[in-house]
This record gives sequence, C-alpha cells and structure tokens, in this order.
Amino acid sequence: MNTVLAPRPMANFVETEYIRDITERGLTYLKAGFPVHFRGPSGTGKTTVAMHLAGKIGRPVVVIHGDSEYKTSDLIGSEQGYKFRRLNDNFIHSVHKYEEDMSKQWVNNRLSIAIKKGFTLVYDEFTRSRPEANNILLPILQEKMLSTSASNEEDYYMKVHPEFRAIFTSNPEEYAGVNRTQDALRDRMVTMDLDYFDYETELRVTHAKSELTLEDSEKIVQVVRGLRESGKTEFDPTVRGSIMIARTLHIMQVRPEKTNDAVRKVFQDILTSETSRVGSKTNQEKVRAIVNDLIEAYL
Ligand SMILES: Nc1ncnc2c1ncn2[C@@H]1O[C@H](COP(=O)(O)OP(=O)(O)OP(=O)(O)O)[C@@H](O)[C@H]1O
Repeated sequence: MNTVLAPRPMANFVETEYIRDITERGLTYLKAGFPVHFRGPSGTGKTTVAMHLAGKIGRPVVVIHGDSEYKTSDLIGSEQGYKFRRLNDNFIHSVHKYEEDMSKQWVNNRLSIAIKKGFTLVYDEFTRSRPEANNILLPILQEKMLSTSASNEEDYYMKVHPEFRAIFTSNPEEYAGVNRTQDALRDRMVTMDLDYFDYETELRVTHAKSELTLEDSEKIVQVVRGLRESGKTEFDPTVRGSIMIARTLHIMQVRPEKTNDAVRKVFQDILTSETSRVGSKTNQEKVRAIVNDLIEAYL
C-alpha cells in the first residue's frame, strides 16, 4: 500500500542551535533543487531531521524504508492487470465468450507517485536496498526524467514534477563494501554528515522524550556521554540509551540516585545492551565497571 503523509510538525520536536543549523542548511539545498542526504551512525537523529525537513517543505510526504528485497518495481511500479471480459451472446444463449483485454495498466508505486505529483520523498536507510533497485534514481535525480517499461506512452516517460524533492538517510556502519553505483547516486546529492548530538541537544531530546525533570535528565546524559567518550565500548551508546533510562526511571517513579541499587541496574542493563551486540561477557563486564564509575561521579 502506498501511504502519503500530510506534512505536519512533529510532537516533542526539539530545536536547538545544532538542529536549527542542520535544518536550515538542508532546506536551502532542497530549495535549490538538490537532494539532501543525512549520513551518520545510529541514533544521530537522521530520520527525525529528515521527517522534520520534509514537513517544512509543506508538500505531501512519501516515505520509503530501504530494503534488500526491493526490486525497481517496488519503487516505481509495474505493469499489471491482464483483464478478462465475459461476453454473453443475446441470441445464442449457450454462447458465453471470454475476451482477453490485452491493455495492461501501469500501476505506480511510491517513487513514481512522488515524482509525478511533486511530493517530498524521504528514502530512509536507502543503502539497505540493492544498487540494482536504486539505479532508477540516477535519471530521476540527473535528467529529471524516468523511463519505465510501460507500454503506454504516458507512463513510459515520466517527467519529474518541479516540486519533487528527495531526502535520503544512511548509516555508514552498514555499507562496508561500498559499491560504485551507490557512489554515483551519492554524487548527485548533498551529503551532510551527522555526528552524535551536542550536549544541549542530547539533554533536551532526553528531557522531551521522557517525563523526567531537566535536572534528572542531565545526570543520565552525563553518564551516557561519559561512556561514549571513554571510547571503550564495542558500539557507542546513543541518545536512545538516555531516553530508555529516563523513561524506565519515570515508570519506576524513582530519581537517578546512586544510593538506589535498582537505579544502578537500570543504567547497567540498558547501557550494556546498547553497546555490545554480540553479547560477549568480557565486554559487558567492562561496560558495567565504567558505568559504575560514572554513576559515582555524576549521580
Ligand atoms: N530533534 C529531535 N527532537 C526530538 N527527538 C529527537 C530529535 N532528534 C532525534 N530525536 C530522537 O532521538 C532518537 C534517535 O533519532 P533518530 O531515530 O532520528 O536517529 P537515526 O540517526 O535515524 O537512528 P537510526 O539510524 O538508528 O535509525 C529517536 O528516539 C528520536 O525520536
């Protein structure tokens, strides 16, 4: 099913100097007609900023999530509908004739809907789709034209609507074996590299996404940033870790205090789970020890 979203502001969206700067630059490139690509590790706010920007453009928004199973037809559509018609002969009652209607119909998919109608496309984690599927984006971004395999002229050449805009996101950790075709695509976009949030943004996002006070959110963010800056984790803890801790403490109706053993366990559970995906015991022990020290320092 093709879902088209109405552009609207996001609830609890945090706009700090850092976010405003990224948004404004992104919007300028989009207005100039260039696709924008937010690239960065998990939890750096790529998807949220992309959706926020899409909302700012004010046109309907079409979202695609990259998928290794996608074929080009999942993006632009395909020819379908091999129709049969039944004819009854009014004079000879025993005659029922089936007539094949060979005129196939082109059924659009999300990308072709967006380019035809001038909607804003958000293609989240686009590098998860195979280059063969994404190739179709090259003529769209470059020649502002799409040719399909449709047998009727109208759908064979599709002109890109002047208001069509595209926003991409990707996570470089996911494409180690980068491929030339995806590179060609990247050459046609303005790539903005996102890093972990600055202190103010991380704090305000954690605060906005939980019911915790700013003061309590601050303690959590200090521990999470301390762990990230230690450089000793397999994967960096992200703002998601801060949000999870904050929400859990709120449900438990406790404050982040080092004298509370249950609180200490919440920090350790969430932060070891966020930073070690293989589940190695030594790594987890190491993270627990660092978290313990940070709790002593900040809570
Ligand atoms: N400006 C913001 N205002 C409020 N919440 C935000 C903002 N930016 C990010 N967040 C929150 O931070 C978390 C991570 O953001 P997001 O999912 O956009 O990151 P991402 O880089 O796309 O991550 P991933 O690559 O893992 O999908 C989410 O819970 C999101 O709601």
